[in-house]
Amino acid sequence: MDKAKLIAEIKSKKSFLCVGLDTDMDLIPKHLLDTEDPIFEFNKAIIDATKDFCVAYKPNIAFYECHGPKGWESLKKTLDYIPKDKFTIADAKRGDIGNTSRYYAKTFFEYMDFDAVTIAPYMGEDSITPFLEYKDKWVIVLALTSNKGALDFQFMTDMNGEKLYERVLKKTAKWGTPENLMYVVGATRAESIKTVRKIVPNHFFLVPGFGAQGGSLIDTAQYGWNDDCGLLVNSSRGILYASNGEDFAQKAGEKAQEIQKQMEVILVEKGFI
Ligand SMILES: O=c1ccn([C@@H]2O[C@H](COP(=O)(O)O)[C@@H](O)[C@H]2O)c(=O)[nH]1
Repeated sequence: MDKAKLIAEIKSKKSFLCVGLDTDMDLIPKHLLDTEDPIFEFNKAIIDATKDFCVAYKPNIAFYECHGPKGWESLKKTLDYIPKDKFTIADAKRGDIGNTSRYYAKTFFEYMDFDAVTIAPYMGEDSITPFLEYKDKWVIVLALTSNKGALDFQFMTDMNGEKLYERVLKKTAKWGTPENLMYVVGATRAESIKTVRKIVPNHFFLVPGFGAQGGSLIDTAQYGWNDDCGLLVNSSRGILYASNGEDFAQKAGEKAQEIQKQMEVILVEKGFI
């Protein structure tokens, strides 16, 4: 999906919500465990219940590959089931030497037809560029993550006072464009989103950490907004496990709608719709 289409979808759905499909066999309702493919059955119901309120879906690959070939099959069925007007993100956090990265890109952009894949930038340019060779596909670089461990490396400063995440943003922005490169910026880092937006004014951000991790939607929109909206805000557990009973899909839909309504207010206030 290209950027113009993504922006058009945000306007049409009045939402910049990404639903994270972190489908955990230990958390899904027990009655689904007797079905042939519990992960797919769960995802199907979640997608049906949330598709009117979001613009993107983000399966985290860990929750699928831990089940071996069957997990990959559930993932592929899920991807095929997601409506074609949705932006799809493989949250895989890949990146390796160039010739290996080429095969990761093949996995997520050819074998699986995802729109985007998340990449850890630690191995540098040749680990990222093979993904950028695909037309209308996106790389989403981990810039400033939402977790506690982000403090271990990402805020380290060099002798000029530049933080590592700032260096990552400046350097990687030269390898792609706002048409094929996004950044992961955690909602839990509201005070730093402003700095990130200054360094990369035109790129979209994928923002996890909202909901279960306590990040604020209002702060994210205040500091991360750009003229294209520029935000895909993810919630996984907060939506998926709103209930673990027979009504799980209905409750997930209600939660997604509640978030969409908050986003609609922001989009109207910003004059975007
Ligand atoms: O900095 C990061 C990068 C990725 N994630 C992923 O996003 C979701 C968040 O799930 P919630 O249940 O909404 O907390 C999950 O897949 C993480 O692996 C992140 O949280 N932070």
